[in-house]
Amino acid sequence: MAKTETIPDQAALKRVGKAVKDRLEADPGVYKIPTDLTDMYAVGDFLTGAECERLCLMIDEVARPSSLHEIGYESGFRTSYSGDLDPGDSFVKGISRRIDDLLGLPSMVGEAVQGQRYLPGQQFKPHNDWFYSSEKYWELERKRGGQRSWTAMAYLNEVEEGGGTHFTEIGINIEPKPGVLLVWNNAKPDGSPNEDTMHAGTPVLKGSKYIITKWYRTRKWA
Ligand SMILES: O=C(O)CCC(=O)C(=O)O
Ligand SMILES: [Fe+2]
Repeated sequence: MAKTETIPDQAALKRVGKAVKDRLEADPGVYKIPTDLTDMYAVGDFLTGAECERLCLMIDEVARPSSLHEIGYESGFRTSYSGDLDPGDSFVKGISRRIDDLLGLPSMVGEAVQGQRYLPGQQFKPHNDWFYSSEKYWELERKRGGQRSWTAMAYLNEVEEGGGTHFTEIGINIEPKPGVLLVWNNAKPDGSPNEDTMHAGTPVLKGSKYIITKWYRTRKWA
Protein backbone atom coordinates (compact mmCIF):
# COMPACT_ATOMS: atom_id res chain seq x y z
CA MET A 1 0.00 0.00 0.00
CA ALA A 2 1.27 3.47 -0.82
CA LYS A 3 2.43 5.44 2.16
CA THR A 4 0.41 8.60 2.57
CA GLU A 5 1.98 11.39 4.55
CA THR A 6 -0.45 13.55 6.39
CA ILE A 7 0.19 17.26 6.42
CA PRO A 8 -1.36 18.86 9.51
CA ASP A 9 -4.22 21.27 8.79
CA GLN A 10 -3.72 20.91 5.05
CA ALA A 11 -7.38 21.23 4.05
CA ALA A 12 -7.85 24.34 6.18
CA LEU A 13 -4.65 25.92 4.88
CA LYS A 14 -5.76 25.31 1.32
CA ARG A 15 -9.17 26.86 1.95
CA VAL A 16 -7.90 29.87 3.91
CA GLY A 17 -5.09 30.45 1.45
CA LYS A 18 -7.54 30.84 -1.40
CA ALA A 19 -10.18 32.81 0.51
CA VAL A 20 -7.69 35.44 1.68
CA LYS A 21 -5.98 35.63 -1.71
CA ASP A 22 -9.32 36.21 -3.47
CA ARG A 23 -10.27 38.89 -0.96
CA LEU A 24 -6.97 40.75 -1.25
CA GLU A 25 -6.95 40.61 -5.04
CA ALA A 26 -10.42 42.17 -5.12
CA ASP A 27 -9.25 45.03 -2.90
CA PRO A 28 -8.07 48.07 -4.90
CA GLY A 29 -5.97 49.28 -1.96
CA VAL A 30 -3.82 46.16 -2.03
CA TYR A 31 -0.68 45.83 -4.14
CA LYS A 32 0.39 42.35 -5.29
CA ILE A 33 4.11 41.69 -4.93
CA PRO A 34 5.16 40.10 -8.21
CA THR A 35 6.33 36.54 -7.52
CA ASP A 36 5.11 33.08 -8.49
CA LEU A 37 6.49 31.47 -5.36
CA THR A 38 3.88 32.65 -2.86
CA ASP A 39 0.94 35.02 -2.48
CA MET A 40 2.35 38.24 -1.09
CA TYR A 41 0.75 41.65 -0.86
CA ALA A 42 1.46 45.10 0.51
CA VAL A 43 -0.73 47.96 1.66
CA GLY A 44 0.85 51.40 1.79
CA ASP A 45 -0.29 53.74 4.57
CA PHE A 46 -2.05 50.97 6.44
CA LEU A 47 -1.07 52.79 9.64
CA THR A 48 -0.88 56.55 10.14
CA GLY A 49 2.30 58.25 11.36
CA ALA A 50 0.69 58.84 14.75
CA GLU A 51 -0.31 55.17 15.05
CA CYS A 52 3.22 54.09 14.16
CA GLU A 53 4.70 56.38 16.82
CA ARG A 54 2.30 55.15 19.46
CA LEU A 55 3.07 51.52 18.64
CA CYS A 56 6.83 52.19 18.84
CA LEU A 57 6.38 53.57 22.37
CA MET A 58 4.33 50.52 23.34
CA ILE A 59 7.01 48.21 21.96
CA ASP A 60 9.65 49.94 24.09
CA GLU A 61 7.52 49.08 27.13
CA VAL A 62 7.18 45.35 26.40
CA ALA A 63 10.36 44.49 24.48
CA ARG A 64 12.53 41.73 25.97
CA PRO A 65 15.23 39.62 24.26
CA SER A 66 13.39 37.62 21.60
CA SER A 67 12.82 33.96 22.28
CA LEU A 68 12.48 31.12 19.83
CA HIS A 69 11.18 27.61 20.33
CA GLU A 70 14.37 25.66 20.05
CA ILE A 71 17.14 28.23 20.26
CA GLY A 72 18.06 30.74 22.95
CA TYR A 73 18.74 34.45 22.49
CA GLU A 74 22.46 33.88 22.95
CA SER A 75 22.58 31.80 19.75
CA GLY A 76 22.46 35.03 17.77
CA PHE A 77 19.66 33.70 15.54
CA ARG A 78 17.09 36.27 16.57
CA THR A 79 18.74 39.15 18.39
CA SER A 80 15.91 41.68 18.32
CA TYR A 81 13.82 42.56 21.36
CA SER A 82 10.15 41.69 21.20
CA GLY A 83 6.97 41.31 23.18
CA ASP A 84 3.24 40.87 22.80
CA LEU A 85 1.21 44.07 22.85
CA ASP A 86 -1.61 44.09 25.41
CA PRO A 87 -4.55 42.39 23.64
CA GLY A 88 -6.93 44.11 26.05
CA ASP A 89 -5.78 47.61 25.07
CA SER A 90 -8.43 49.29 22.91
CA PHE A 91 -5.87 50.91 20.57
CA VAL A 92 -4.11 47.56 19.99
CA LYS A 93 -7.50 45.87 19.55
CA GLY A 94 -8.43 48.38 16.84
CA ILE A 95 -5.21 47.81 14.87
CA SER A 96 -5.53 44.06 15.28
CA ARG A 97 -9.13 44.09 14.02
CA ARG A 98 -8.17 46.17 10.99
CA ILE A 99 -5.66 43.49 10.00
CA ASP A 100 -8.32 40.77 10.54
CA ASP A 101 -10.77 42.71 8.36
CA LEU A 102 -8.25 43.25 5.59
CA LEU A 103 -7.62 39.49 5.42
CA GLY A 104 -11.21 38.52 6.21
CA LEU A 105 -10.13 36.24 9.05
CA PRO A 106 -11.94 35.79 12.37
CA SER A 107 -10.06 37.34 15.28
CA MET A 108 -10.04 34.04 17.19
CA VAL A 109 -7.52 32.49 14.78
CA GLY A 110 -5.12 35.43 15.15
CA GLU A 111 -2.27 35.37 17.65
CA ALA A 112 -1.60 38.39 19.85
CA VAL A 113 0.05 41.23 17.95
CA GLN A 114 3.77 41.06 18.61
CA GLY A 115 6.02 44.13 18.63
CA GLN A 116 9.66 43.89 17.71
CA ARG A 117 12.61 46.28 17.90
CA TYR A 118 16.03 45.91 16.28
CA LEU A 119 19.04 48.04 17.15
CA PRO A 120 22.26 48.20 15.11
CA GLY A 121 23.69 44.72 14.59
CA GLN A 122 20.45 42.97 15.52
CA GLN A 123 18.74 40.63 13.11
CA PHE A 124 16.43 37.65 12.60
CA LYS A 125 18.23 35.04 10.51
CA PRO A 126 16.45 33.18 7.67
CA HIS A 127 13.47 31.20 8.94
CA ASN A 128 9.96 30.14 8.06
CA ASP A 129 7.01 31.36 10.10
CA TRP A 130 5.20 28.02 9.71
CA PHE A 131 5.86 25.22 12.16
CA TYR A 132 7.83 22.08 11.44
CA SER A 133 5.50 19.28 12.57
CA SER A 134 8.55 17.02 13.06
CA GLU A 135 9.86 19.28 15.86
CA LYS A 136 9.12 18.81 19.53
CA TYR A 137 7.38 22.19 19.86
CA TRP A 138 4.69 21.00 17.45
CA GLU A 139 2.94 18.98 20.19
CA LEU A 140 2.23 22.29 21.92
CA GLU A 141 1.49 24.35 18.81
CA ARG A 142 -0.80 21.68 17.41
CA LYS A 143 -2.99 22.08 20.47
CA ARG A 144 -2.94 25.85 20.51
CA GLY A 145 -4.27 26.61 17.08
CA GLY A 146 -2.24 24.43 14.77
CA GLN A 147 -0.33 25.49 11.71
CA ARG A 148 0.15 29.14 10.78
CA SER A 149 -1.59 30.30 7.63
CA TRP A 150 -0.90 33.98 6.88
CA THR A 151 1.62 36.43 8.32
CA ALA A 152 0.91 40.16 8.54
CA MET A 153 3.76 42.52 9.36
CA ALA A 154 3.80 46.31 9.52
CA TYR A 155 6.84 48.58 9.49
CA LEU A 156 6.62 51.41 11.96
CA ASN A 157 9.62 53.66 11.37
CA GLU A 158 12.21 54.87 8.93
CA VAL A 159 15.38 52.77 9.33
CA GLU A 160 18.54 54.75 8.56
CA GLU A 161 20.35 51.79 7.06
CA GLY A 162 19.74 48.04 6.77
CA GLY A 163 16.87 46.14 8.34
CA GLY A 164 15.10 44.98 5.20
CA THR A 165 13.01 41.83 5.06
CA HIS A 166 14.89 39.50 2.75
CA PHE A 167 12.95 36.64 1.16
CA THR A 168 15.87 34.41 0.34
CA GLU A 169 14.13 32.02 -2.10
CA ILE A 170 12.00 34.64 -3.83
CA GLY A 171 14.98 36.94 -4.08
CA ILE A 172 13.42 40.17 -2.88
CA ASN A 173 14.37 42.53 -0.11
CA ILE A 174 11.49 44.62 1.23
CA GLU A 175 12.74 47.97 2.52
CA PRO A 176 11.05 49.07 5.73
CA LYS A 177 8.70 52.01 5.13
CA PRO A 178 6.61 53.32 8.02
CA GLY A 179 2.91 52.49 7.77
CA VAL A 180 3.33 49.74 5.17
CA LEU A 181 1.69 46.39 5.90
CA LEU A 182 3.12 43.28 4.24
CA VAL A 183 1.15 40.03 4.18
CA TRP A 184 1.94 36.61 2.78
CA ASN A 185 0.62 33.08 2.74
CA ASN A 186 2.91 30.59 4.49
CA ALA A 187 1.29 27.65 2.70
CA LYS A 188 1.23 26.57 -0.92
CA PRO A 189 -2.06 26.46 -2.87
CA ASP A 190 -2.40 22.76 -1.95
CA GLY A 191 -2.15 23.60 1.76
CA SER A 192 1.34 22.26 2.37
CA PRO A 193 4.01 24.44 4.05
CA ASN A 194 5.81 26.67 1.57
CA GLU A 195 9.61 26.51 1.87
CA ASP A 196 9.85 29.46 -0.50
CA THR A 197 8.55 31.80 2.19
CA MET A 198 11.94 31.62 3.95
CA HIS A 199 12.85 35.14 5.07
CA ALA A 200 15.17 37.12 7.29
CA GLY A 201 15.12 40.42 9.10
CA THR A 202 18.52 41.59 7.89
CA PRO A 203 20.80 43.38 10.37
CA VAL A 204 20.02 46.98 11.12
CA LEU A 205 23.19 48.92 10.32
CA LYS A 206 22.19 52.38 11.47
CA GLY A 207 19.24 53.65 13.49
CA SER A 208 16.55 51.31 14.75
CA LYS A 209 13.74 49.24 13.28
CA TYR A 210 10.29 48.74 14.80
CA ILE A 211 7.67 46.34 13.44
CA ILE A 212 4.51 44.59 14.52
CA THR A 213 3.72 41.05 13.42
CA LYS A 214 0.48 39.12 13.55
CA TRP A 215 0.43 35.42 12.71
CA TYR A 216 -2.76 33.53 11.93
CA ARG A 217 -3.49 29.90 12.80
CA THR A 218 -5.82 27.47 11.10
CA ARG A 219 -7.81 26.93 14.28
CA LYS A 220 -8.70 28.97 17.37
CA TRP A 221 -5.52 30.31 18.93
CA ALA A 222 -5.21 29.65 22.64
O1 LIG B 1 12.11 41.92 10.83
C1 LIG B 1 11.68 41.48 9.77
O2 LIG B 1 11.72 42.14 8.74
C2 LIG B 1 11.14 40.08 9.74
C3 LIG B 1 10.49 39.67 11.03
C4 LIG B 1 10.00 38.28 10.97
O3 LIG B 1 10.32 37.55 10.11
C5 LIG B 1 9.07 37.75 11.99
O4 LIG B 1 8.77 38.46 12.97
O5 LIG B 1 8.62 36.61 11.84
FE1 LIG C 1 9.24 35.70 10.17
